[in-house]
Amino acid sequence: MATATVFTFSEAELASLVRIANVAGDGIMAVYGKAEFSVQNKADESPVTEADIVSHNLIVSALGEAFPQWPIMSEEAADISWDERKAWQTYWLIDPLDGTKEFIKRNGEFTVNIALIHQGQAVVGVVHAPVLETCYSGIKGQGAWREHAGVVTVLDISQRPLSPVPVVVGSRSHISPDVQAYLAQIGEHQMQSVGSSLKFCLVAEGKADVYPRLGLTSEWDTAAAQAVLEAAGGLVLRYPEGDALNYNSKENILNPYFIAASKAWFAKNEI
Ligand SMILES: Nc1ncnc2c1ncn2[C@@H]1O[C@H](COP(=O)(O)O)[C@@H](OP(=O)(O)O)[C@H]1O
Ligand SMILES: [Mg+2]
Repeated sequence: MATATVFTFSEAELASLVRIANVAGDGIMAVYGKAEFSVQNKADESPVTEADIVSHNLIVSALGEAFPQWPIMSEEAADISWDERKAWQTYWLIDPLDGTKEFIKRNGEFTVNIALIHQGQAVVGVVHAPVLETCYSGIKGQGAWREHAGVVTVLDISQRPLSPVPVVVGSRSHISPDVQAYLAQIGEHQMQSVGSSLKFCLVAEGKADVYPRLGLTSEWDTAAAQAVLEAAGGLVLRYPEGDALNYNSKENILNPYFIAASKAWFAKNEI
């Protein structure tokens, strides 16, 4: 078992990460703007477009220059043996284009996700939505920010009360029967369907109270946005266990079910 060490990441380093996410976003937008782009199905039947690959290549090359000390795992280069990966203390975990189905539908609800994992925790994250011209970023224990049209807002939901009628965010493309059952349990609520990791960011902004993901995701789908939400004062807990969602603790990269929400949500609702 590794000894826990204090991990520091500066705001200047975060600014450099935000720039990398913006460069990847520009690469994605160049493909988005074309009349047609190529779409292929991966082995698991999930789609991948040329924009996923463009974004992956831009991020990997820029991270390798700016932060050569840490290895990288990306959705588009995930074939790394567990023997090698389990020894990683600190590494980049990226989803170059989360919400590929939304990208193909051209509804703008897709994101570039870059997370730094340290000893199994998502400690730094950037989630950039190029069409929305919005970038969320956070360093756990230091703060979270949202940048839109050059205006930076601090995100802090640590004291935020629940909405009078809870606002729930869920996937636009993957709503499971287990989520339906959870919604039936919580009673009156407003449901908003949104693609990609933007759901965590809406909770981090205080625009939603809870994101129950009782369905499949992979570790790269959640890491960056979990870091942003937790840096903003929210929590991401495994369902139904109630402990923190963590990373790199097993060979399989699928996440367990989880609930992402404000602290006020967990104070009022048992997991
Ligand atoms: N059956 C499944 N197994 C693993 N991951 C799944 C899945 N169904 C959806 N996902 C993940 O959910 C992500 C989309 O999230 P949402 O449904 O909230 O928009 C997808 O990311 P990609 O678009 O990067 O492939 C994909 O990784
Ligand atoms: Mg994804």
